Amino acid sequence: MIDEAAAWARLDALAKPPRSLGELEALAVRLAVVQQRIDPVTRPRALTLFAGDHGVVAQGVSAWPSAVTGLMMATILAGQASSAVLAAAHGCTLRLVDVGAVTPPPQPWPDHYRSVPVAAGTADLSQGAAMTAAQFEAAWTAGGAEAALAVGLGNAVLITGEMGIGNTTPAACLTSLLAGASTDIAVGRGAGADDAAMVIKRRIVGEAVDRARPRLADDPRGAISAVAGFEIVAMAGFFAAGAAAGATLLLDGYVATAAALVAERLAPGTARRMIAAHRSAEPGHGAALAHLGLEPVLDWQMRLGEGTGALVALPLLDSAAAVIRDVALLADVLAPQ
Ligand SMILES: Cc1cc2ncn([C@H]3O[C@H](COP(=O)(O)O)[C@@H](O)[C@H]3O)c2cc1C
Ligand SMILES: O=C(O)c1cccnc1
Repeated sequence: MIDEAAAWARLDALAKPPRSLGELEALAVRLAVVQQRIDPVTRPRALTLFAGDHGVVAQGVSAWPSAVTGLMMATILAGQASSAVLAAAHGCTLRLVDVGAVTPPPQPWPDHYRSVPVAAGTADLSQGAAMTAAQFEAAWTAGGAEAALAVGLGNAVLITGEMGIGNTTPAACLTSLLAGASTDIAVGRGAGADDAAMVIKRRIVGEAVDRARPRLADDPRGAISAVAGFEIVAMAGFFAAGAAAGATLLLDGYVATAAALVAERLAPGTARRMIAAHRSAEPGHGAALAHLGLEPVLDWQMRLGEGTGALVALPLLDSAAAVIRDVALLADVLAPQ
């Protein structure tokens, strides 16, 4: 078994002054422990993006209309979204899966697109449950199938990201419900909500979580379904299946971490296979990561989603893996035979 002590012993035996690579060594330890190997691998790697819309956008919680979800999906498929250019820059494949966009991109669809819509957006979570039990299962299953596909293709590192206007509202609900963050901490500006939208968003999140919380102990799926989104549940299913299949999960920002909270709640132990790439500028992200026992690699004030924070951290993962795997032993350098 590779525990932290074993990984540190290996790093301290390499041809360098002990701990001279600073935080890179801590990342190498995490990678070795997650993968249970002293020679961790970070290739091949895959990004699976899930897209969905949110009925609660009608209440004015986002600075953007739901139609932007579909427009960005088309931009992702054209290779011109932040996620797509960063994935290409770092040798990461990309797939986009529609689990419930209101206006999906027009056909013909490329091979790296999959259309499995659960519904044309969730119901408005401020008025009732965001989704039914059957819809929850459909989204969870779609996510799990994608993780199985990515693992089946031999990917060592899995990233999942999202596109869904309004989705920082369900993410805030889940962070409050599952990580115990107060509404004030959990609600941030997302993609640029102004002060008026923030007032609405805080009220809606507070009320929705108050309604869901009493159900959490006896009916966690029901409580989660009340306040989640299709792309978030799909990401949760992706994490659970990816972890069960032994993949390394590189965790993106606030919305992805809300999905990680769902996965850990329903499939305990999933977070043990996760490496948190960054802490988002969304104020609740730190609380969500702490609840999962994860330390972020970067704190760069990113707040985009689409898997971008994870993609930016990928070269650091490559660096950490290369060091612990390939650097010579100091003993061999000092006493060549
Ligand atoms: C052009 C554009 C591209 C994006 N890519 C990711 N998001 C991110 O912002 C949205 C969540 O923020 P909120 O809850 O405030 O709507 C999601 O679509 C998320 O993926 C984007 C947002 C926009 C506007
Ligand atoms: O951190 C995130 O995942 C995030 C932040 C703002 C908007 N969308 C996503």
